[in-house]
Amino acid sequence: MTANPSLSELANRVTEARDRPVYGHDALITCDRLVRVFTADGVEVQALQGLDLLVREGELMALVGASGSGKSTLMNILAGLDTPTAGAARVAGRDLLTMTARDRLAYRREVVGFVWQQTSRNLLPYLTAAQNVALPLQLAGTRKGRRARAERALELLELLHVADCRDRHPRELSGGQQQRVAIAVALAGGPSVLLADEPTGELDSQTAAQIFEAFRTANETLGTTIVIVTHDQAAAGEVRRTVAIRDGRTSTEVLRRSEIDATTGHETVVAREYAMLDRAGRLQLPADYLDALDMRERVALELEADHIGVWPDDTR
Ligand SMILES: Nc1ncnc2c1ncn2[C@@H]1O[C@H](COP(=O)(O)OP(=O)(O)OP(=O)(O)O)[C@@H](O)[C@H]1O
Repeated sequence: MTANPSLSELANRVTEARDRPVYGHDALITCDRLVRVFTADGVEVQALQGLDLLVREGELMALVGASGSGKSTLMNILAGLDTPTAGAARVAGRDLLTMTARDRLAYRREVVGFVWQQTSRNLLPYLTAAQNVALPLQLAGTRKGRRARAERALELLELLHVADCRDRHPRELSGGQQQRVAIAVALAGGPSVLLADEPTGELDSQTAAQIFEAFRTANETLGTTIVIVTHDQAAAGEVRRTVAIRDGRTSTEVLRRSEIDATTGHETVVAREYAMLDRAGRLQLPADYLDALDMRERVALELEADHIGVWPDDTR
């Protein structure tokens, strides 16, 4: 790039910028500088402070973050239960800011499914497991006939290994069984996206691993895109991509991929942490890195051929 570009260079840049695909054009979920401000007792809380997030179709990913970092706020917006103060949010081509009340209702029925932490919020206590799964099918009206709905409900319960629970009421099921039935309920309407907010919060670690297995099965068999909020670091390790939220913004992400040793044939999962670079070029450096080098207020940058060096301020 030259310091004093000519007129034709400037014109070229404008053309390039115009032809560049818009942010998130190929993503199923796009959050673009998402802001949510709450006002409680005259005090403003900025729960989301310009959050950027892209989730591709068919992904199974986790969101992690400290208490109060904005995870539930984001999930409620993606679920169509809350609206952002500013920014843009699109899911499966629907604009979550401009939807009418009617579109919002259709969105919640057809595009997203949810699994919440409290099992009581997921299942109706007076219906059996099979009836709970058949209900969204009945409401959506896509499967005509009680028998077709009952068959689909049973298929989903079988997929999640809880077919034996079909005639039991939620109170007769263990916490893990309840959550697997809840996943079947959330999948019943054939949503593009399944959102789960702390689905393993009330379960022991072994049962939590089974629930993650159920999410993986749903993702691989039905191709549903799944976003899971979790506090559980071990559970977060069960997915290929974990995005961390800090102070209402996405800060880092861990990507895991399998590597197969050419000689032994053993498969190992290699995890690498990346910092998120927002659209303005802003980077959040991990707090422990900053502490280790006592970096505050400003840093020196150096552009090298294949990396950028970040150095402590040498003028202090
Ligand atoms: N309805 C509300 N009114 C006022 N403040 C709110 C409201 N909902 C959330 N907040 C505030 O917004 C911030 C983010 O909350 P949020 O529930 O999204 O965090 P979280 O990361 O899900 O936390 P946790 O892991 O504890 O559930 C917090 O400071 C919270 O107090």
